[in-house]
Amino acid sequence: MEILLNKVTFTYGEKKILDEINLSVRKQEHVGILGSSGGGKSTLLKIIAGLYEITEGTCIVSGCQDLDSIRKQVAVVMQNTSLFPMSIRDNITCGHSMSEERISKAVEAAQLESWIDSLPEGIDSYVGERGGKVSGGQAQRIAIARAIAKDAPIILLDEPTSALDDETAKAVMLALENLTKGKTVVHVTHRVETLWDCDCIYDLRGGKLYDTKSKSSI
Ligand SMILES: Nc1ncnc2c1ncn2[C@@H]1O[C@H](COP(=O)(O)OP(=O)(O)OP(=O)(O)O)[C@@H](O)[C@H]1O
Repeated sequence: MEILLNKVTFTYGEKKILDEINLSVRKQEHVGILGSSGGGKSTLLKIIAGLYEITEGTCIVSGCQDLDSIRKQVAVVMQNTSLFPMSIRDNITCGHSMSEERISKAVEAAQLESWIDSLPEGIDSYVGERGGKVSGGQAQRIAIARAIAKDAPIILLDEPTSALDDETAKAVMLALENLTKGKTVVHVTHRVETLWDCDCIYDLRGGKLYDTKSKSSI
């Protein structure tokens, strides 16, 4: 199993958000997790991303249990990406040294090429404070390019298109398809229609995770 959660419980202070969650995800499997707002979807994703220490249970990601090692195995695309006040290039590489070829491939797969080519300073253009000089769709595609360039085996998605209009969401979906191909994916959302390419879908309710068996049963 690439991701294995065994009786994972998580509390913020006194408030129990996740209650003995079990989840197994095989290599290259695409898993969707549906849930209403405030149900703990983002919290669950952050645990799998190695961002939170769990209260009880075990979380094993690519055979690792320590948070630093887990973080190396995953790439995350969230709902609202906050970009660093740096160039597009630095936002993609996050300061890691990478070949030009690797960066160009990520730019192309994230559907950013024609926009970047139209900028006077190209990939070295500054994105502004908190990404203020780029649109929401461009910011999401930069985040996707960052995830592609990282080339982690596990991709974690948290409503990556929900803040975008339909037209922009379509372009971002193409970029997401390129990102997730051949990878292990966990995608959390409250919209079942965004989980069309998942092998299976779970339902997160009242801190518990339920197997929905098939997409048609939702
Ligand atoms: N850092 C935090 N400290 C305390 N409580 C938090 C924190 N982050 C989230 N919560 C609470 O935990 C619960 C679950 O939040 P979470 O963001 O995981 O839900 P979600 O299902 O992703 O919601 P949404 O779809 O609205 O993003 C909510 O009640 C939220 O208010």
